Amino acid sequence: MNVKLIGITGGSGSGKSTVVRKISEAHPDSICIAQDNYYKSASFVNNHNILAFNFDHPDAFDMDLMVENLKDLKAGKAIDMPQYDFVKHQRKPETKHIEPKTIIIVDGLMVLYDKRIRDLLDLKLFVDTPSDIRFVRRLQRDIKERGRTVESVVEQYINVVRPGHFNFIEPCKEYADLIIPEGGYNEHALDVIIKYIQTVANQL
Ligand SMILES: Nc1ncnc2c1ncn2[C@@H]1O[C@H](COP(=O)(O)OP(=O)(O)O)[C@@H](O)[C@H]1O
Ligand SMILES: O=c1ccn([C@@H]2O[C@H](COP(=O)(O)O)[C@@H](O)[C@H]2O)c(=O)[nH]1
Repeated sequence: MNVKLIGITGGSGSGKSTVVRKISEAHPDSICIAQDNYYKSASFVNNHNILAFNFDHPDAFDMDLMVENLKDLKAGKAIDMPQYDFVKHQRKPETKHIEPKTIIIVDGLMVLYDKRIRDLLDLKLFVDTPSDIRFVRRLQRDIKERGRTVESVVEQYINVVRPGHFNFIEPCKEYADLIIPEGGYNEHALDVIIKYIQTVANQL
């Protein structure tokens, strides 16, 4: 089975998931592997001790399992992908069975950081969105969807999200084949990427 892996990275709130959703809508036969699913459990964390675990460091992820799963998919083997609960900050008991497909979209904060993942990717994209916009999006999303308070989002952003972005995410721009300004609503960039993936898919 000839498989192509497309990696999408960028800061928190940059629009990665939105880009993934639009690509998958255009290519319904693709599968999406979100690095968020590979977070290590930190169930002791809550809004009052949000700095007790650094979710914006490469060590926060089970990279070994993610690499193993991606290698299996690339080799045409099915996987059981972990699932993550952002409200409880822990891995869910259930997994999701994923059958291999020819187009695999991989997204996450650190997908270009880990060389083993980088080396598996056939196309590397970086979603580039200014930090003030990312912060506002994240504040709204975390309160609405992730059970967070304004205070905990601000405390986490200042102390770990912002430094983590500059230490681990922004430097990975140099590995990207393409940089997408503003993410999921950049129709022109998405048009080009979707057409490229279609061309690649037709050759498989
Ligand atoms: N270009 C955009 N303009 C306005 N809002 C956007 C845009 N891209 C994403 N969003 C919104 O911002 C929030 C974060 O986007 P998301 O795609 O989840 O980012 P990420 O996966 O990088 O954290 C979501 O609520 C999404 O609907
Ligand atoms: O249990 C958790 C796990 C992660 N986070 C924060 O989420 C973002 C990553 O999610 P995006 O969808 O890419 O924004 C990361 O910056 C972590 O700080 C969390 O708060 N709790």
